[in-house]
Amino acid sequence: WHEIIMEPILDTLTQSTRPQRRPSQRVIQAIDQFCRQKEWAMNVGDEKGMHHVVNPATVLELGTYCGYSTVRIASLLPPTPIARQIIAWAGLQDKVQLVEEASGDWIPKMRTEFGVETFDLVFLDHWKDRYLPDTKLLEDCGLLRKGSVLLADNVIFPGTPEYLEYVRSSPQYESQYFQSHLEYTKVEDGLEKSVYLD
Ligand SMILES: O=c1[nH]cnc2c(O)c(F)c(-c3ccc(F)cc3)c(-c3ccc(F)cc3)c12
Ligand SMILES: [Mg+2]
Repeated sequence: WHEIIMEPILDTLTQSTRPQRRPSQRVIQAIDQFCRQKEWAMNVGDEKGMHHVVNPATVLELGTYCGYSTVRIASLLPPTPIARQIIAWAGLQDKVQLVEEASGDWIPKMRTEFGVETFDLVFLDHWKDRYLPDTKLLEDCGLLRKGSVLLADNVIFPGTPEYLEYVRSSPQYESQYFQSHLEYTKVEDGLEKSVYLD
């Protein structure tokens, strides 16, 4: 019954609005107009609305119905990070899980939160002083397997001496340096590829 009621709401939307690339009230206004003038539907509506909350970041909605309040609430959320928009623009949003938290906090939660067993590849390109502690954390959390590849950027410039010393001296890694240049410059830099031998 619900799907039958909701179909005309979707139809009126696709006929009267375009897909919105930015958060916009146009979809909500169109649904409210349809439900006021054509067919009542059990949306929270524009009078009760969603005016009583400000700047939520993490939201649980129980009962989505046609998505009306989902749209109202989601338009209150902080703007989508540029990285997420670029990943979506490349059509890869279904393959990427973007985590906006400190690596040291999330590596121990990878298995429970995302069901990760082990990583085949870890690309280290964040804060240089986190390369070594995060590598040890990955080892301690059992997130590396025989053959896992660590690929580290900026090992020469700005440079990660402690990390380089570790992966090059540890019997647990087979390490190789690929000399190159700092992106778009003539300054020397390179990538260190380290295979975990377990
Ligand atoms: O921080 C980074 N993470 C990952 N990759 C980086 C990278 O590939 C870089 F080329 C640089 C870089 C190096 C030289 C420079 F002049 C400007 C930026 C940085 C970097 C270093 C120090 C900062 F204060 C800010 C940015 C990074
Ligand atoms: Mg880099």
